[in-house]
Amino acid sequence: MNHIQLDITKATSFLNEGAVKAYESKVKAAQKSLENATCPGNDFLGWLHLPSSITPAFLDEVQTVADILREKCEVIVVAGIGGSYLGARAVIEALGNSFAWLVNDKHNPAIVFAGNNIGEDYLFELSDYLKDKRFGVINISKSGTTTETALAFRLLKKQCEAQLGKDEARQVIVAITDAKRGAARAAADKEGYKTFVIPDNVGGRFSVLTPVGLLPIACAGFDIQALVAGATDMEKLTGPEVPFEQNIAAQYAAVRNALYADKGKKIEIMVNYQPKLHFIAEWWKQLYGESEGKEHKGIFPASCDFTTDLHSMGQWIQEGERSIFETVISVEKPARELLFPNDEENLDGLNFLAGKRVDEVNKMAELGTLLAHVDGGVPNIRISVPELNAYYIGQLIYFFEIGCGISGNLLGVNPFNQPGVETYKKNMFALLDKPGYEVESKAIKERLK
Ligand SMILES: O=P(O)(O)OC[C@H]1O[C@](O)(CO)[C@@H](O)[C@@H]1O
Repeated sequence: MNHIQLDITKATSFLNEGAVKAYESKVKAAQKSLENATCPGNDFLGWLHLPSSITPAFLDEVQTVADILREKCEVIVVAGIGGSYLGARAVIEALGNSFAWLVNDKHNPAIVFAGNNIGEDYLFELSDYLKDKRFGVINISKSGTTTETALAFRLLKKQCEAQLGKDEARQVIVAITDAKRGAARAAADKEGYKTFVIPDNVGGRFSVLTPVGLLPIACAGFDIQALVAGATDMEKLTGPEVPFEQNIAAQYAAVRNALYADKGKKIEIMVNYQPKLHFIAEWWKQLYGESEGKEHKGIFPASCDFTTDLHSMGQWIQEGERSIFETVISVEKPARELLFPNDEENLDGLNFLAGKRVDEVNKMAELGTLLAHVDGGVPNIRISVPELNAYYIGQLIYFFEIGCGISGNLLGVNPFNQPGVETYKKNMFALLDKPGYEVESKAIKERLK
């Protein structure tokens, strides 16, 4: 089977000899603790063998619901935040036309996102856009209580009911949430919405291969079977029985931990050369940031879109503090072909590029940047993806998930909780006088006097 490749040679050159190999036994132990569910956070390991456990019947069920929404709606609003948002958006943008919302091909509904911010203008403008549209809503929240999502959903539900009537609205609202708990579950049961369950043992940031990601991706018209097939193949390619040297997820986890622990490389910049991959990096940032950033430890996950950001962040990367390394996602073959034309006048002096594919220029920019940044002291990890299709994106997703599970264990944290994100919520609820927060409200207001 053809698969994504990992090249760490431009990172190991910054490490002492044998530094990656030195992680072999620790990586094996980490993998064993994941397999045997003896690691910290072992009640959140449902993602580990999720791809291979997805049945064709389940994918059919998701596809059937997607087809109903696709038929009834010209716009589908996906409401969710964090892990209940980023995976779907990452895959949809990676696979879609960069101008999908302008092209409006009439075959596929426009997919728009909400519930991932509290911008009043954003929500007003969304509501305004939806005024004359046949729209449906996929409300995604594992806890069912996340403020950003709940707030957006209340607005969307009311608008949908006002435009369609309660009965019709019920046909185009789907909830993806916990089996029993939370306000989203209560509302879905009361209103009779179609629902999908987010398994208890799959945390939000590992949930893209549950209906959380699969339903919006199917609604957008992409092949969820191929996505899951790619993830399933990567599950095999990165299993605990695969030798350390051949296991790309084990190598990735080991090399990033070696760079962090041995060489003080505290920031990993996820780089792409295809704007479509912007949200893959956003998804990856949550995956690694929420998993590893705790106990005052963890690599800070950052991202750049190249060549765009070479003209803004390039200076810092080339010559700023040497605390960074780069992980580049390189797509071998673009889906489309565009040749650079000859121009008789050659006023722009670009005839030396005539007849070349645009991608050839991009690849030389990539190679030139790799050499420049390595010369400048930036270790480089390269992930090469044969093509941007659902199958390879599925591989990439599982590669990063298992890499994260291993890496968090190597770091010595529980990669599957996120206690730190509660602090801002508590303050916000106290400031908003949420019932049940009376003591916190009093205390925070005292502080602000
Ligand atoms: O699906 P939920 O429960 O709305 O949570 C959304 C996101 O919020 C967080 O819980 C952080 O607050 C993330 O871990 C999660 O992905």
